[in-house]
Amino acid sequence: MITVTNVHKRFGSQSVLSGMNFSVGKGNIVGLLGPNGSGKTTMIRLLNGVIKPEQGTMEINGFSPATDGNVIRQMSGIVTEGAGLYHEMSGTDNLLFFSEIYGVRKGRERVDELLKEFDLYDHRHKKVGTYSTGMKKRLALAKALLHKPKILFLDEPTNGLDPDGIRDVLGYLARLNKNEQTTIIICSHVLQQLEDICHSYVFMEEGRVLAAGTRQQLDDDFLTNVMLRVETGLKLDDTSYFGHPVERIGETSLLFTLSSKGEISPLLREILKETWIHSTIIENVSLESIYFEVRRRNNE
Ligand SMILES: Nc1ncnc2c1ncn2[C@@H]1O[C@H](COP(=O)(O)OP(=O)(O)OP(=O)(O)O)[C@@H](O)[C@H]1O
Repeated sequence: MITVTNVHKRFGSQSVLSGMNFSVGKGNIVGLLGPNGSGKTTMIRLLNGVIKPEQGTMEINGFSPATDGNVIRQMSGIVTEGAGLYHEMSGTDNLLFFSEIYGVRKGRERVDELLKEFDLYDHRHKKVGTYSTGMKKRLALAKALLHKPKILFLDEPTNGLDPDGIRDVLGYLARLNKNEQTTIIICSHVLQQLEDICHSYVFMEEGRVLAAGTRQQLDDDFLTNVMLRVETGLKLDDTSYFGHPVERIGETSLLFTLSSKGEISPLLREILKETWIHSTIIENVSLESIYFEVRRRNNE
């Protein structure tokens, strides 16, 4: 549904994207992840047709952002850092104003619906300049959703939010994706937040894709060692057990190094022949640990 092929973008003499390739399936939530300055915002702006690439092609539902920007913007919503809200106007007036620009039918109904959905209805008459960061973020999301877009581009949607605010926004996005099958591309450099909601990930660095795939694919490709902590009564008299390196990290706590998840069950069965197991946990399965492994290999 969205494909990006060999896209290059430069600003003046600075090359910002140098051969971006990735695709996003319809109805998926994709995390575009990378350090500051890696080109995430630039990629979003290219996809939204606001700027054009020097080289490469992009396709969204059969349209090209470079030539059919207006069509793309009708089918998509975008939330960027600035959000483009009018601080001197109330929440309601901001949304009414944009609903007219977007030609939203039954604009007032839609505005009220979104204000309620984003918990802003009680504050609808206050000037946006007096809103908290969280309220502004939620209003920016509401604005992007006025015309019920099929695709949503979000640039750091949780920046500046407290834990409750982050949970609310991510929860809303997950519901939106589930109920409306909205395709969502989220740029972020906060990996932990995206673990639960993305179907797949694109890891970027310096304007290139270092790795991309679903969590399962990334685990298979980059999780070479599984660090398994086991709470057990097992006595050790060696630095390996059942062929796996192991180290004692507590009175009843052992840390096994396995080469794949497939080795977990046989190991646990072996231990259970001898003694009890109370719990097991894979220590290095966070998205962050995969990200660091991707970057480590790239720098090798
Ligand atoms: N309009 C522009 N003119 C000149 N340089 C730009 C422009 N937009 C972006 N850049 C440069 O392109 C590089 C990538 O910026 P971009 O905002 O795409 O990165 P990012 O991954 O979104 O970073 P961040 O996580 O900090 O938002 C940066 O070095 C930035 O200074």
